[in-house]
Amino acid sequence: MPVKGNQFRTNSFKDELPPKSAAKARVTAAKERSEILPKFNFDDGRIIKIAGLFFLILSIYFLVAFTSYLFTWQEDQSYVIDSNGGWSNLFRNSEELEKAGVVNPVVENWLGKFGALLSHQFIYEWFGIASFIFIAVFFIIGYRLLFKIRVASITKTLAYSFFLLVFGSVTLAFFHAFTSDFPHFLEGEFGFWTNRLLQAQIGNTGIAGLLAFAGLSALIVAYNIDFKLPSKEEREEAFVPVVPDESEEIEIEDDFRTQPVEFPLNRREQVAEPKTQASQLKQERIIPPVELETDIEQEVLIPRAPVAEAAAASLSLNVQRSEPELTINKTEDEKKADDLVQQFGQYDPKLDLSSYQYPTLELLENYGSNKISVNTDELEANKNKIVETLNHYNIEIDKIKATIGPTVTLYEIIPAPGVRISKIKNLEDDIALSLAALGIRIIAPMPGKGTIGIEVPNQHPEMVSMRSVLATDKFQNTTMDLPIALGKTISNEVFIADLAKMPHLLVAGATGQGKSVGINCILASLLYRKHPSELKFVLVDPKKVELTLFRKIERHFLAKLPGEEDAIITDTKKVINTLNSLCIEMDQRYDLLKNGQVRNLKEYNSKFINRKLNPEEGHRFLPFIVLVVDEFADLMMTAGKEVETPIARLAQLARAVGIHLVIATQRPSVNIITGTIKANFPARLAFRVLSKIDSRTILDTGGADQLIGRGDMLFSTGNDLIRLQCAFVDTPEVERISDFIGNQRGYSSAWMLPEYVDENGEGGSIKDFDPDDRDSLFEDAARLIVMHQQGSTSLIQRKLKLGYNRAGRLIDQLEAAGVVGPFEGSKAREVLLPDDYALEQFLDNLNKKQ
Ligand SMILES: Nc1ncnc2c1ncn2[C@@H]1O[C@H](COP(=O)(O)OP(=O)(O)OP(=O)(O)O)[C@@H](O)[C@H]1O
Repeated sequence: MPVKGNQFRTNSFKDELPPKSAAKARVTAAKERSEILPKFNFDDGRIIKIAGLFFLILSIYFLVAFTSYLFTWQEDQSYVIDSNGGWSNLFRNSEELEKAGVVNPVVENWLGKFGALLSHQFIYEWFGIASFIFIAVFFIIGYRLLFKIRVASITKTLAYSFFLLVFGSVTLAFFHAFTSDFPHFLEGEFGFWTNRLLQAQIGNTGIAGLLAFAGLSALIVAYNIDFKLPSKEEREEAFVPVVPDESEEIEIEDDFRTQPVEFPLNRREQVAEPKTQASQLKQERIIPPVELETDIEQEVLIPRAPVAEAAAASLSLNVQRSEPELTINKTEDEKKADDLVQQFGQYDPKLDLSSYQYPTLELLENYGSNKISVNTDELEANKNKIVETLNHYNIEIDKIKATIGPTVTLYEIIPAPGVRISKIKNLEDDIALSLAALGIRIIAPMPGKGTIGIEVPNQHPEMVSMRSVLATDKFQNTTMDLPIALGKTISNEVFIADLAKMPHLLVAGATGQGKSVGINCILASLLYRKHPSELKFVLVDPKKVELTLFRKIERHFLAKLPGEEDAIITDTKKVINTLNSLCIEMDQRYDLLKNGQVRNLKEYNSKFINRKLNPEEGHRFLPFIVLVVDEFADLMMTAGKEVETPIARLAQLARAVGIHLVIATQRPSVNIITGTIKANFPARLAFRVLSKIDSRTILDTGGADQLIGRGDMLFSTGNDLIRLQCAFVDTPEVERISDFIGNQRGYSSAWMLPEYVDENGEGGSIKDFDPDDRDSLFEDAARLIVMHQQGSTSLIQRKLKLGYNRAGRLIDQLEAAGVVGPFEGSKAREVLLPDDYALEQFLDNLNKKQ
């Protein structure tokens, strides 16, 4: 068998190698040579500085040459024109020049012959006086390279300059053509001939139109003049600011995830600027040693239609191949359901409010500049301080890199081999001291990364506006059941969580740290994504001021107890009734799920939509219910066990039936967040708390005490702990959203929770019947109910055209009088009188008693 591959495994020239001593001598000679030669390390940015200097001097040179050209062009004309030699004149002596026809061999330009030729080339032969733009371009580039100060974005400068060059020279040519027929230094030959060409093709009017169009378009591009109709949804791109900052700052546009910046440690190098996807290329040229992570996660959205088409295509393919057909036998009920669906279409829960408009993004404000600005000096200084502090304690670092977030920057350290992690963790306070900053958090080790994280607050934290978060595709296209946009992560990524999956959320934070704003964010996110038929809120607000803003959406999104005036519950007694009523709703829902032979709310609703569940058997479309309790501590103090028991029951059982809890508290002490409650709330959101103990109570670990407030928070889902900057939504914005929804047509009343009869007799229904105190419609209601043999409040409401409260009072009176039986949950009450005759006798007796 022939031998494959490289057969020269052994070194057949081994013997011919020079002896070791000769090799040694060569190495020493090379060393000596390299010591004589100066050492150039081109990686450290010296070349860039030289390039910067070159551009700056070039801009000054051009400025002098061009300015002088404006005064001396006539004198130098004969020297520079092509017919007399042009550039070749530079190398001719005066005799040759005279021979060539040059009248004035000594040029007047302040920069001599070269200056005259250069200006003539740029100004006369090319772009006219628009060529002055080159000076600005060279200056901006040079200044940026030499001083590392960003005057303007380089790409934007190049693009705008190119436009101005062409536009300026053609515009000048256009106007100049009315007075002169020859090329002139005002427009240059480029402008002159372009204008001529256009004149021949589209005439003067055409050119005027074209120039007006180009000019206005440029203004739109530069200043983003908004011509959008108000109803159109604004895309996030519109928020990207056009005017760059004047300061030396790193800018990260809002819709990009920030990439970590790596700091080289061994050499003295400039701090690399952090990169966004967009500016990556541009910056690589300027600062070569930066290493980038390239794992930019991009969500790939697969539209549903193509999937369906693909499925259909594969189906038709199957048919073509004439494979044996699979028929599924359907039960009687399923066939009936299919017939119903064919006849009436699927049940549409949204039909009652089919014209409902979801809130628009215009209702929200755009805070901040939507870009993160971190000073390079700040980055460099923090890095140096971290490295110095660690070095001081003899901790060697291999690498350090930074990821810039809206409020904090994460410095990730890779310690040198052999360094104990606990050693760094113990230096938390020392590092905080050396950086002279609050809110430093050390994560040692970073889960799944093999690094140690140090989070340092930015000097100028960036506000994350709710609008910028809700406008993202990630939120707009989410398929989550109850998406809540919480804010942005440390890498500037929008963070959205699904409340339906959590399934309950515990929120804690000391006063003034952003808890209420956080709750408003949660509520607003849900309002932006859900139809009133799909979601109901039960709002409990013992403080009486926080959630009142949502009062206006009562007939759309709120649920309340029958007979209650206010949908937002502020009274502790009523809270207990409401929680118990929610427990009844939960039990009823479980019964419905059992009867419908499904395991969760989603399956149940989909079965109901497909008309497989009969409403006459008590089945109904079940909206999600989100219970929000602001200031849970207050409730626990006043009601204790009475509140804890139903909350714990709901937390344990309610997830499958679509009831989710969001509970907020200022004081996360153990007697408020008890073990039972805690065990059932795996998702926790912690704003800044006052002590490590509080942080442990809420998160089971420290960290929340080291946050910086103003919406800085930690989100824990059991195993992960993520630092987020909460989005900001202000009270007027919430008011606008509520107004927008509240001003639309809604249901006739809030969504009714099941009646709860307090066994202690308080707050329950009327048990003693007083015939004198009957409602004037009592007899009509009784006749109606006996005629239909159906004891339901909604029947009275509908037929007698009454509000819920009065209808509810009537049914209570009918129950007390013995016309209908007691409340039976989702089923109608039993009617105790069989027919009209019996009823008339009953009413006669009643009237006689009076
Ligand atoms: N996400 C945020 N971004 C920026 N600033 C915020 C943010 N959240 C809150 N703030 C600032 O903090 C202030 C207090 O917030 P908030 O009213 O939500 O605190 P709180 O924790 O609810 O206090 P309390 O418990 O006393 O009601 C706000 O007025 C706002 O100025």
